[in-house]
Amino acid sequence: MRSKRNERRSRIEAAFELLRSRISTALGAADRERERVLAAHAQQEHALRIAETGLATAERTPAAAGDDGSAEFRAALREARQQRAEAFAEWTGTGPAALRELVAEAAPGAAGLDFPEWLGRVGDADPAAPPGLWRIGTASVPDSPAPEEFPAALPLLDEAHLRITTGRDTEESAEELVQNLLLRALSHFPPGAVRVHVWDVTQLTGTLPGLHPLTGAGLLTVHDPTRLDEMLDGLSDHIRRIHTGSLLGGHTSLRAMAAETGRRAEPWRVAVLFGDGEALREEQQQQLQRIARNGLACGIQLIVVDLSLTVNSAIESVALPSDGPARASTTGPEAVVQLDPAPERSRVTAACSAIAEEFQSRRARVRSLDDLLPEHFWTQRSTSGLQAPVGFSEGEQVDVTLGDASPHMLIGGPSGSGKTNFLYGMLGSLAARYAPDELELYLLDFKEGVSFAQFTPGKRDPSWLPHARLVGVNVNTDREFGLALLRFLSEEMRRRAEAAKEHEVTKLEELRGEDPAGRWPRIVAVIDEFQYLFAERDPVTAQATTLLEDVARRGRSQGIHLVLASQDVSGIEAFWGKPAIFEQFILRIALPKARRALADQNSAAMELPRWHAVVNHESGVRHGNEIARIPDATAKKTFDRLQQRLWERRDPAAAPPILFDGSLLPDLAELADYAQLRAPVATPRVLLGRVIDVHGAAAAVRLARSPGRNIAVLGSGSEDAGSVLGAAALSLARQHRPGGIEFTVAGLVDEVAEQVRDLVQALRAHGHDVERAYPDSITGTVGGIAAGLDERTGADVPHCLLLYGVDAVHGRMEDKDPQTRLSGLDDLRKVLKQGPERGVHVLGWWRSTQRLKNTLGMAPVDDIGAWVAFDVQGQELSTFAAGQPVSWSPRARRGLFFDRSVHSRPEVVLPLRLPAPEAAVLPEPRREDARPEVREEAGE
Ligand SMILES: Nc1ncnc2c1ncn2[C@@H]1O[C@H](COP(=O)(O)OP(=O)(O)OP(=O)(O)O)[C@@H](O)[C@H]1O
Repeated sequence: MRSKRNERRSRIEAAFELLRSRISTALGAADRERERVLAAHAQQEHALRIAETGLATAERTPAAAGDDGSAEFRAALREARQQRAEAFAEWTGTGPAALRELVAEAAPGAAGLDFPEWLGRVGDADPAAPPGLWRIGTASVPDSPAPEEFPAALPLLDEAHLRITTGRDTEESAEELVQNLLLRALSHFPPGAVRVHVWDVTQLTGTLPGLHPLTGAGLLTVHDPTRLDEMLDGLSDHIRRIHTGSLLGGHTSLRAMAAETGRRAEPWRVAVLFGDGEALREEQQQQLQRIARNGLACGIQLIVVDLSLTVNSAIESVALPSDGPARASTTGPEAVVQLDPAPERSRVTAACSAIAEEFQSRRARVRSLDDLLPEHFWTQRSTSGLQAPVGFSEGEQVDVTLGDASPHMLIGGPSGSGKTNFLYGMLGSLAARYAPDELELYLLDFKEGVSFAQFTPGKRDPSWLPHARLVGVNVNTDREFGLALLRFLSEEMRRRAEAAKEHEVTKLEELRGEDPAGRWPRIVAVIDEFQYLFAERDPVTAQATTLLEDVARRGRSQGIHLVLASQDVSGIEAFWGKPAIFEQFILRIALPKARRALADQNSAAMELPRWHAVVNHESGVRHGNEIARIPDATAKKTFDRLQQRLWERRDPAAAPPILFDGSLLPDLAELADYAQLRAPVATPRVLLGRVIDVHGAAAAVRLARSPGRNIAVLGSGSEDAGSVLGAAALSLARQHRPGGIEFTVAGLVDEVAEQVRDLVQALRAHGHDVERAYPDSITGTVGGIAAGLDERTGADVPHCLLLYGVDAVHGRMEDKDPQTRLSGLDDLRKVLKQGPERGVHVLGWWRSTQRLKNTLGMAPVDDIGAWVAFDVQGQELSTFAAGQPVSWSPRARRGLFFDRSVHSRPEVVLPLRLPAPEAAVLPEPRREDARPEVREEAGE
């Protein structure tokens, strides 16, 4: 029993013991925990102090961070060091070195190197690729484990504005910082690329004194402290002008545009405003904010000192407090910045003088065409428009822009004022910048003379302008050529619009984006003395007006730009009456004394000195005027040299431009349509002349075996008639193998003897049988052919009857055969009527319409399916043109051509020069040269 009790007791005691020991353990732990917490707290307090003081300071002067000699302080310091080491581990290893490398790369030359390395030298860096950073000094992070120095730099020009704030005694540092940055920018680029405006609320002069040598050259403008408005207005004007004139279509900033085009179109304008910490007037502040918002895209850079500037656009800042080190937004609050010291004043002045002198000497130099040319040719893309300098203002290039905002150009200037010269300079400047795949030129000059012939290959100079696709000279009497060009442009617009539609876009610019592999050059069509187009009250003028309106209105979006020039006020006035057209000509060029090329109230052209022009991208209103000195581009050899360089760069497979010279007759042998004829063919094409179009196409008739396929030439002159009949016969000869066609050639008037002899010789040289007929044998010959018609099966060899001067034998042919009671004329009528479907065709010359009617007698005029008429008035021809009225005043060496099977209206043709008989046989076209589909006759 007792033992049982003892056992319980010892169990209880043990339990109590356990309990006590547990309690004591627990209590001890709590004590220790309390102590630990107290120690940790002390360490945290220390850590907080150390953090507040800065680790670097705490290390240097521990007392300042509350060092009480305790273990806790030491631990806190240790932990802070460790954390710092961890935090900076990556930075310490690579940070400063990487930054040095970055700045070296992003701030090359004067943007980043030390002053002695560049100060005093004039810059030559390309403004199209400005530096990303500009150095201001040296930075370090004092709190880093082993503080190392690295360059401090800021993004500026185009990238960000700069705000500097000063303390009580740091204004001077601010001015040095500004001066250093300006020196870097001014010295980096060629003089003129950076313009500086300074406004200082506290003083009129004396700010940035080292830069003052720039003032005389206009590179530095110091604004009156009381006239901030003027400076702000000036900057706002620049922004507006750059938006309307310089920024091409899709581009929203000069920087982006320069990146695409390879050329900076405008200088940077750096506006430095020194304030005094006081707020500006409300309107001024708002205008400043607006400039800050929109300026960077237009090359306008603000540097404000002690002024507030709060906008969403990029702003960097540098703080220069009086009681501590400088800090910059780019390097952050942890880094302190040691600003670069200013170079010696004398060196600053000398450097600025050098820049100013170089700028002035460049500006004063008489500029040549070469000064308009870029360093590298053919680097610009025409996606959003065309832009090229045409002259100089104060040494700066003045550009013209053909794009969405200013699609077409009107040039006015009296004779001798330099219009042709202006066009040469502009075309040269464009052609040097844009490759022929980016720009095509169509050039038409209504003036007498050969001004654009330079662009085509000549006897002495085989070079040509690779961009030129078509050149028309001496076209003053061939207004139809103007129509042909406009029609071609209109057709091209339609083609482009359709291609755009297929890609589900509407504009050329978008089409080029959707179809990057396609060839979609911009087209510039120049028409010099365009008023000729509207010279008469006739259908040509009416059509020209309609077409011009169409091209002017829709060309904008399809990359087709018109450049119209006129010396004649009336030409331009004719235009004023057509506002729908005129309004599209937003870009105006006025040469000295040009009247009405600008807006009514704008008389700037009247005061222009010689060889200058007003360039105006705002429909000629006064505030859009830019006055440019135009270099001489027509002096001997000037353009030749440029053309030679461009020509050498051309694609070897490129063809020269088509030349239409109204003073010359084209050669049959040089006509592409003739060279491409081949034998045998089912239905031959008979070439009669050349139509007035932009392809240099032949006027041709298909000689099918069907009724009416006879051809008449009408007119009094044998030369033109002989040309048409000869070209017809030679083209038939080329389309038949020897023996595949029979010719009968009848010279019925004396004056054609030579032509007939040459033709017969040429036809025989082709290997064809030629029978000849004479005035005394013609009746028999025609009678024989008429009689033979009945036997023809339709599969026989075709027979071509060439009659030179049918009417001369009219009398003889009227004689009737006593037996048959039929005359030679009756036989001829039968041949005309029944021949064609049996392969017998008459190609004849009559000396007037009446004489042709006499031959036909009661036979229908339909038997003459096609005709060419020279020196015949329009009204006489309407019978042969399906009865419709024909408006035509005959002119020398031009015929009117009508083929009733394809034409709705007659068209103008030029007779051709025939080859000498020994040269009449051309080689067969190579298969690959032949066009797959023979062009249809040019008809309407
Ligand atoms: N910017 C210039 N600098 C020097 N000479 C020039 C300049 N522009 C034109 N000239 C010269 O002036 C003359 C007339 O120029 P241009 O032929 O261009 O005038 P235009 O207005 O086309 O005259 P027109 O209509 O009578 O042909 C030419 O001999 C030309 O070399």
